[in-house]
Amino acid sequence: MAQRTRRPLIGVTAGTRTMMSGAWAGHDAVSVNEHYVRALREAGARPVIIAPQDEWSDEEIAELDGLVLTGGTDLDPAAWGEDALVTDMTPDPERDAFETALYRAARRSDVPVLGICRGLQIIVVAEGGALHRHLPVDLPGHPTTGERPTRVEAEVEAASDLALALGTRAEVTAFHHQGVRAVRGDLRIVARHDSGLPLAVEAERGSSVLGVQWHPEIDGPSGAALFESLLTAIHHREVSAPVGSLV
Ligand SMILES: NCCCC(=O)O
Repeated sequence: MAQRTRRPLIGVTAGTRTMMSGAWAGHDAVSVNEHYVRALREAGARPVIIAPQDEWSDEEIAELDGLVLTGGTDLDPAAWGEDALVTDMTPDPERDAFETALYRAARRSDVPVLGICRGLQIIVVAEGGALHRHLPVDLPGHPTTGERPTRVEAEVEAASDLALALGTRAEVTAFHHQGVRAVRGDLRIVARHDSGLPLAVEAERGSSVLGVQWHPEIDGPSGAALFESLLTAIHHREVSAPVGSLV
């Protein structure tokens, strides 16, 4: 079999941030935390940033080898039929719609997906699930409040791809106050916190989908293992695809 001559091309979703100072104060910037880019590069991938203001066709998304849905602002609760709360971070409906569409297109083309924090939540809601809007009220035993990064223990399902990368127990860095309440579609919960909150999901069928409620891009070796597992999923997809079926 021919060896790959280029790094896998991985789409990385960006958000929009209003610049607060300087000559362009008040203008919006496309924004993505550099940790994602560095983590993917270190895993051997070629990250390409996808801006919410852009439009990618299904054919263009199918050209990606993988997709990372990054962390960021809260999802608008209207997406699962609830009202907004005063505790919500500033919503970004354009980004919600853009990432949901990207995720669905990636699934249609069997492009492996890694969802991180907000990215996990996009996956869950895109599949018809629902979120807790504010964990300090909905699940007071859960330690993350969204105010600062917090170390939490994740209990990982032994029979999961996540356990192959992390083992069955991992300490991870989380930073969220929305959280998974109900999972639908072909997702299954593969990690939880002691509070009962789901911390990771995988897809049961089709291409690789992993969503984690924490931030592997700042979690050192255990985080690097998750980006490497995305590369492994990409490799498996390539070697199992009929010749000529991948773009
Ligand atoms: N919605 C807040 C979660 C934080 C994050 O995704 O980085």
